[in-house]
Order: sequence, then C-alpha cells, then structure tokens
Amino acid sequence: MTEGKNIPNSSADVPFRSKELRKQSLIQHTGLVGVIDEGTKTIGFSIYTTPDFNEIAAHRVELSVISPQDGWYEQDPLEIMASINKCAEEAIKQLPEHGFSSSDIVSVGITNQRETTIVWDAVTGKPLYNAIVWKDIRTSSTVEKIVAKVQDPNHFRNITGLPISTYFSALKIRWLKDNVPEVRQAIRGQRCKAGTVDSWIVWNLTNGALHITDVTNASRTLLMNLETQNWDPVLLKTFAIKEDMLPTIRSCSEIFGKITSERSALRGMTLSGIMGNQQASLLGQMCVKPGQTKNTYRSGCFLLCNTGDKPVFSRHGLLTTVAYKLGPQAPTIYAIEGAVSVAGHALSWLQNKMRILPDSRDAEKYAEMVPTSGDVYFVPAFTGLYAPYWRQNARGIIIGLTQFTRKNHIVRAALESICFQTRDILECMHQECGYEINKLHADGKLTTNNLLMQLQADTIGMPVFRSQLMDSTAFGAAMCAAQAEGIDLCKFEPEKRYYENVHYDTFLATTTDVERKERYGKWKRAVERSLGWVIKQKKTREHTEENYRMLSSLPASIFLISSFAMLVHSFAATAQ
Ligand SMILES: Nc1ncnc2c1ncn2[C@@H]1O[C@H](COP(=O)(O)OP(=O)(O)O)[C@@H](O)[C@H]1O
Ligand SMILES: O=P(O)(O)OC[C@H](O)CO
Repeated sequence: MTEGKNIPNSSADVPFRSKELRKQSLIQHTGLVGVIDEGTKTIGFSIYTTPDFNEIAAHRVELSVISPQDGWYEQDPLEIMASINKCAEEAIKQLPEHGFSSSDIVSVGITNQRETTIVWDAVTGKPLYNAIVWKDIRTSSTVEKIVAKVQDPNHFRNITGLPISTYFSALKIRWLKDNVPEVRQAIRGQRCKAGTVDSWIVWNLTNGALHITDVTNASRTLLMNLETQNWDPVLLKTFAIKEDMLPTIRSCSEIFGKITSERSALRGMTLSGIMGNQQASLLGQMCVKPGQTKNTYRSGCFLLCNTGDKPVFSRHGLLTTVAYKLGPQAPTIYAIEGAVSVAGHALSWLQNKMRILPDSRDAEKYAEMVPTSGDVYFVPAFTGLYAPYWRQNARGIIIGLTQFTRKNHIVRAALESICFQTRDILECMHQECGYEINKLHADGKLTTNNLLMQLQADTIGMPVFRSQLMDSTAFGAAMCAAQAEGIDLCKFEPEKRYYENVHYDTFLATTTDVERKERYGKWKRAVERSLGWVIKQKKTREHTEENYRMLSSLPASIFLISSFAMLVHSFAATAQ
C-alpha cells in the first residue's frame, strides 16, 4: 500500500483528446470506426480515426427509465433504437468539419449495458415487453425459490461463474415467460427471440438477418457455460428456456455482417465488434495483463481484474466473467468482477428524491465544504447489496447522525460510500486472485469529481489513475471492432502506444494505515446494520400474473396513467 502526497494532475492541460493533437498527428489514417455505446442512462455514437483512435465526432442522448413500482426498472426497446439512430445521424453530420464523410467509416462496434433483457417477435420485429434492466429486482422471489430448491446460491457458479441472482438475464427471461401472455404465445408459435441489448440492436440494424451476441454479454446471462462458451443444457432446463429463443454466441471481434436497416445512417457499414460495456472499458483502460484492474464510476461501479486465459472462481462472491475474445480463433481472456449497484445513483437520489443537492455534479463542491463526513456513514443498499455481500435483504441506511450533521456531511458520506464499496471489492479480488493489486485505473463520468478520486486513493491506500479519456468504454469497443480480421484497421498491440493521446491523472493516498483501518472498520459496522432489513418480500398486487393480465387488457392510455399514478405515488412517498 502506497502513501504519499497528492499529485492531482499530470497532464491537466489536455482535458480530453485535444483537437491540436489531432491536427499535429502525422499518422496516416486507415479509416474510421464508429461505436454505438448503449449505456443504462446514456446512449451515444462516437467516431474514431484509426490507427491513432482519436474521437473526432460524437453525439449522446439520455435514455428514459420506466419504474412502474419499487425495484422495477424498464426501458423502451424502441426508444433505444430511435436514440441509436439519432446519435449516429448527428455524429455523422460532424464528419465534414474534420475532412471526413460517412463513407470513411469502415467498421462499427457495439458496446452495451449488460444483462438487461429484451424479448421480441421474430415475425413482426416488435418488442413483446419493455427491456428489463439489470438492476431490476422483480425476480427476487423466484431467486429465493430456486435457491431453496438447489440449497445453494452458488449452485451454478462452477458452470457460469455467477451466483443465482436477480441481476442476470436468465431470471428476467423466465419472468417474462411466466408473466407476459404475449411472450408465452410467441414462444408457442416459435417466433419469440430473446437477448441482451446487443442482440436487439444487431437484429434491428440487420433487419432480422442476425440473432447473435458476443461471449462477454453471453457470460452475463447465467445460461452460458464458461468452459464451452455455449448455452448450457442444464441451465436451459433449470430456467425452462428453449435454446431457439437465444442468440448464437460469437467472439467479440469478427465480421458479423452488414448493417441493412433503412432507418440507420450506418446502412451499408460492417459490424465487427460487440462487447459488454464493462469489459470494453477494461480493454479501453489497457488492462490486458493478469492483475490489471479498473473501476468504472457511473450510476453503479464495475471493477474488473484481468485474470488471463484461466477463469478464477470466486469463494467470496465475485463474478467470473469473460473479459474478451478478440476473434473466433483468439484465446478467451477472463476477468473477475465486482459490481457496486449504487454509486453515482446515490448522488442522483440526493438530488432528485432528497433534494439536498441541486445537481449530482455539485457533489464535489458540497462535500468540500466540510473537512470530513462528521462520522456519518451512508450505505446505499437501495436494492440490496451486490459483491461481496450478495444480500437482497439489505436496505439503505444513513447512520451516525447528530444535531450537528449537515447536508454536506451526507453528500460527503455518499461519496465515501462509493470508495468503501470499491475497497470491499478490491480486498476480495486480492484474496481471490492473489495478485498484488497496487493501483486502480478509473474512468466513467463520476471521475470528473476530483474529491471522489482523492477519497478513493485515501480509502484504498494505493494510487488511482484517472483516464482523461472519460469514455474508455467506447474506446475499448472501437479497438475491438477495428482489429477484426478482414477489417484490419489496426493491430491490437497495447505495448505500442498508438494510443499515446491517452493521458492519466494520478491521485496518491494521503492517509495512514491506522486511519484507513479505523474508518473502514466503521464502514463494515454500518454495512452490518443494513443487512437483513427486508424480512419477507412483499407480494404486491402488481407482482401477480392475474394483475398483469388485467393491466395489459386495459387500453394503453389507462395503463400509462395507472403507471404514472404509481410513479407519482412513489415520488410523493419519498418526498415526505
Ligand atoms: N460530474 C459529475 N459529478 C458527479 N456525479 C456525476 C457527474 N456526472 C454524472 N454523475 C453521476 O453519474 C451517474 C450517471 O453516469 P452515466 O455514465 O451518465 O450513467 P450510466 O451509468 O447510467 O450509464 C449519475 O448517477 C450521476 O449522479
Ligand atoms: O450502463 P452502465 O454503465 O450503467 O453499465 C451497466 C452494466 O453493464 C450492468 O452490468
């Protein structure tokens, strides 16, 4: 564990890849690569030059979330496609000012929020329900039932690398099958297709010609066998899912096919990369050697540690996942992952629900107004806790309040909660892999918060390297798409710094071992108190199939109004 003085900015004058650098570049460009970056909150399309990977054009839009009841998160699959088309169109419009046109785009890659599940009708191409988002916990009772039956939440861990949890796609597909009559009907008629968001995007962009996914996304479904990298018959049987509903599993980087959708400005271009967004940012952060670790700070946090060509199976609740497979014949590289379900989302909550922050971007300013959190600890277990606790029955707490507590202390405690949760996972990774993790690569929107980065270094006692390429995700996906055989826009050689425009800011720890131990001990005590709060999952009216049938038989407007009323009700309840 390193200690030292804070060196905030090593290259602060270059906030992100500068236009000047691009102009001076002597590199002979080999073509452009476009990336669809479909995140939970934001959808974007970015265009990079190759082989130097400068982002020369981008457009991003926010994606709405539908939350019909507590713990349910849905998104509109049609809005996802419309947003992708909009972003591609707008980004392409920016090309002429850089001396390029859309015909220079040689290849397109996709990177997406993982686990989120969509089912659609293969004949009409229409979604049969909203996308069920990864953090949705409507399947809690099914998880409980399955775990009770197999007697162990880790029953499938040696096959999939994952515990049985609401997080993964298998549970969501099963729920859709059990609760949505249209889905059952489509299954009976053999017209039901299911997949993660990448599959939905590819299906739409190719007018239904391709139903595929890549091995990183497939490894998050709880249906893929990590060894064979095929859908596993035992798991398909357990969740009663037919293989013909599921996409074909491919590598992350190969020529998949042409974009044919007349709605897309990308029509005629070649699709050659697909990666789950957290794996893409691992690649984008150049964490290509065993032991190299990154954390992406967004609504949630996702820490991945590269474990090389052998999967490491966790004993402490981390996930084993495919990191990347850069071609059909390329070796499969694995990672061990810990996810923090509520990171930036805690700030959004303070902003939108508690209204003690005007904007989550003000968190730094507010937290800096107090020297410490005043011994306040905030465990944002809104939907339970993920790794290493895996406790669905935990709920959020703010503890240590006194008459002197101000909102600034709570904001600071929210930032610290992100750091403590990160430390929880790093400690586990160290125990699981035995690697001496001695630095942390950081990216994601939240990393613009300097105080958060400093608190992170202070909490873990090791340097934090913040990528100035805030979007390592899209960057990783661009490299993946650009190096596909037959495209050959670049060779993936992380040692050769084609990517020399990637700058890092370094934050060094300023705390002592004793201070860190004391504060972390208190965090652990706070977590203890948050566990087991939910005694029994309440079966609300809306959970029942009968009620779903009733709602779906109502005219859409009434359904919308009733959903809106529920939403208003929940807002009102939280505002009180
Ligand atoms: N400048 C910022 N400072 C602090 N928090 C931020 C900042 N920008 C975004 N956030 C937080 O990051 C989260 C959104 O990150 P984003 O990358 O857009 O979303 P997602 O992870 O959902 O795709 C929000 O929860 C917000 O609170
Ligand atoms: O879109 P993000 O950044 O919230 O990422 C979501 C993850 O892929 C879920 O596992």
